[in-house]
Amino acid sequence: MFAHSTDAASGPGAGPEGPSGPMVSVSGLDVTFQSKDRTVRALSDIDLQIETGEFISIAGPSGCGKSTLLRVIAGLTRASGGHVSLRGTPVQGPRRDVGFVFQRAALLDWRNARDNILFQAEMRGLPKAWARERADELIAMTGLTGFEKAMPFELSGGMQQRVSLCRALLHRPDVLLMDEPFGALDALTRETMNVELRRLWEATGMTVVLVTHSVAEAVYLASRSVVMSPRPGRIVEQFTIDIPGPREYETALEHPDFQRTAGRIRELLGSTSVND
Ligand SMILES: Nc1ncnc2c1ncn2[C@@H]1O[C@H](COP(=O)(O)OP(=O)(O)OP(=O)(O)O)[C@@H](O)[C@H]1O
Repeated sequence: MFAHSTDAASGPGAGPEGPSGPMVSVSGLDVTFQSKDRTVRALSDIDLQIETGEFISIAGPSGCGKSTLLRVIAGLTRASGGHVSLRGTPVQGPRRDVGFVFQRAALLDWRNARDNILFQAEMRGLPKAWARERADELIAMTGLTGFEKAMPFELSGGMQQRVSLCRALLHRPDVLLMDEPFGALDALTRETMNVELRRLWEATGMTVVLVTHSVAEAVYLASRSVVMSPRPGRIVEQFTIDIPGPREYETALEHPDFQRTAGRIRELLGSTSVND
């Protein structure tokens, strides 16, 4: 289980105090993919301001551009129009100040859990001693203690995602971007991971943007939930989720705000492509 730790968002790699503006600013964003025989307009006129410490969930029909939005924020996909900035600086290429967790953990088969986490430090040329200390801190926070030397094939799907989360957080990114991170897990493990991620966020106050197909996950985890239209994706509605923390899973799901918001999101999505 993810342990509480108040210093996880601070320390040697953390940025200065906090930006004066939003942590992430997206305005008038358009993304069109052009290939030889096809033009796909993925995103249209997206405006989204994300403050430091917010937990934003993004829900929307399949193919509406959710992953594209995350990739543009990370600088992995170029905007066709509009502006995106992170901590006040324009995103013009891959950003080092984000952490990314994908649906598949994508661990290196030949490295144990700890060495997979440390791979992030090697890629970035971070000081070895600092990285080892940080990795151990994250291993403890995510309940991986005792599994440091386990190889990926020896880890359950949930544990592999914990390793992937540790790897994404190693360099103390300003923003954690998560693209359907629990989509491949069974329902029970997914619920456990939800509870643990929520605790981690409550303890650290990190800024998170999570793409999910699960309405329950979108509402339980987030402080604000963004709903997108079918492609080209636009933001159709946003919900501030006022269920107070710490959120116990069952209590939160029965909370009138949860039920109201989840019901409205389901209505907006109006689609069987949403898991729950
Ligand atoms: N690199 C690319 N080149 C061409 N088209 C792309 C590229 N990346 C995404 N697309 C197209 O852009 C649209 C949006 O894709 P994206 O993966 O962002 O949607 P999504 O909402 O994350 O989908 P899903 O929920 O199914 O994962 C899709 O039609 C997809 O085919």
